[in-house]
Amino acid sequence: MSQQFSNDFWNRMYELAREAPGRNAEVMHDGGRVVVVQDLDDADAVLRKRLANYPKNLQWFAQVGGQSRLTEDGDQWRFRAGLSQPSFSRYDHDRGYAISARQARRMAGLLAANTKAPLLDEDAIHHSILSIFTEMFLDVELDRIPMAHDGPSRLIELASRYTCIHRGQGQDAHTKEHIRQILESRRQVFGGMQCLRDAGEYDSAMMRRMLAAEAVPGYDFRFEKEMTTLFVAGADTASNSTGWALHLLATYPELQERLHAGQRAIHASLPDGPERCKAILADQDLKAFVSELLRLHSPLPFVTRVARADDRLSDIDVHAGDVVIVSLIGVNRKAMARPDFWIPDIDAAAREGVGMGTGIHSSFTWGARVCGGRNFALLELTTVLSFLIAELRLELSEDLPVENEWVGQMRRKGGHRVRVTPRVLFSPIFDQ
Ligand code: HEM
Repeated sequence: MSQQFSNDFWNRMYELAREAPGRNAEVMHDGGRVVVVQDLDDADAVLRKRLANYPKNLQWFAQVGGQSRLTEDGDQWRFRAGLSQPSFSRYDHDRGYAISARQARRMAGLLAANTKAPLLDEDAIHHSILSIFTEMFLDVELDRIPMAHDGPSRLIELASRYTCIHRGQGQDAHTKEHIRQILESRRQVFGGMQCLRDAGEYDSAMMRRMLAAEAVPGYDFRFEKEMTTLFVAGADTASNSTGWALHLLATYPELQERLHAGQRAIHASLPDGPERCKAILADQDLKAFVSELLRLHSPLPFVTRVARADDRLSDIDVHAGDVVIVSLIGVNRKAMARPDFWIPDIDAAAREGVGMGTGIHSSFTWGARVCGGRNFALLELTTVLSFLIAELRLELSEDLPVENEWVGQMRRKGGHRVRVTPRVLFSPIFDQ
């Protein structure tokens, strides 16, 4: 039976980034060759300069989770990207802040509701972050869509078993139970989304473009498939990043206090609105923290491609058909000169800036397939973290080693052992 890309495989990717960051490697998996790219210039070749030789490697994943702009290449990709990218690129910045701030306040209230709970309530984080996405891009409140908010995440988790499989392999990776779960999950998610077809009730520019696209011959476009992937790309990423951020803050109390002092000063001195938003986004400590967060705990730390033809990278030959994994944590060249690569250091990150080889740059990839929501993600994540840092105190409930789990994104296995309490001195959130 084909061996799936399991957590053991992903743990090996982390080990490579620890043992020899910046250096490429070759691993065998299930009889196939996998080239792991950690050299920044080689990553640039795969992701940008020689993009045509390195298409996505997600056809099995697409069969389960659905074809979308994340899985397709060439004309099929361009067609799909044209439906959502106008909304992701040209959004109202002030509205994006206002929606993110409102949901952040709600999230802070929910997280602090049970001060004894030993596990971070990631469900509450996900609900609030997906609410930002649906309000911002679909003009609809999440709870009006008759579907479990984590339904799309579960479907993608079922598909994630097929993330990197070599072409022509994986046919025997299905089990009857797995297929049953996939079909049931698709039924629930795609069924729940049907309401969005009702243009009288749910009207947004992105939905209008998608519904019209279903009639265009040659693309086999179905909005439910695209939207499922976009829900996960646009919300689970920011939601997982928020969870990892709270874990980092709980793990490094001095860092937490420094960031809290800065955010508290901003929130106390400026009324909520565009001025406060400007101050939050300009805050160098918070910006450096976001960069460190994404460098150490990117929700998508490895992206997968397949080589079309033989190629030569700096120190390794690539053969046609090889799976090529770009390790976005292994390419962060700038931090490699530090005494300890694995500890967040916001002063060092501020000195290193935001260019190639830093966490805030590489975790979204670059080139034509750069994250379509990068600018919005940074606005949203920075705003949400600002409110949570100003309002909450985070402590580790248990100091356990971190184990990662691949569910189409990287999340903390067993959840974050973080206890949340409201800060007593400053709590306007709960008055609003
Ligand atoms: C912390 C938050 C986020 C991170 C770290 C992140 C990271 C990434 C990465 C690494 C990719 C490339 C995947 C690959 O090439 O295989 C990607 C693609 C994408 N992301 Fe994000 N993302 C985030 C948030 C968002 C948000 C908020 C949106 C939408 C509002 C979004 C929309 C997309 C889209 C549409 C693509 C596909 C781009 C294409 O190939 O056409 N992402 N993201």
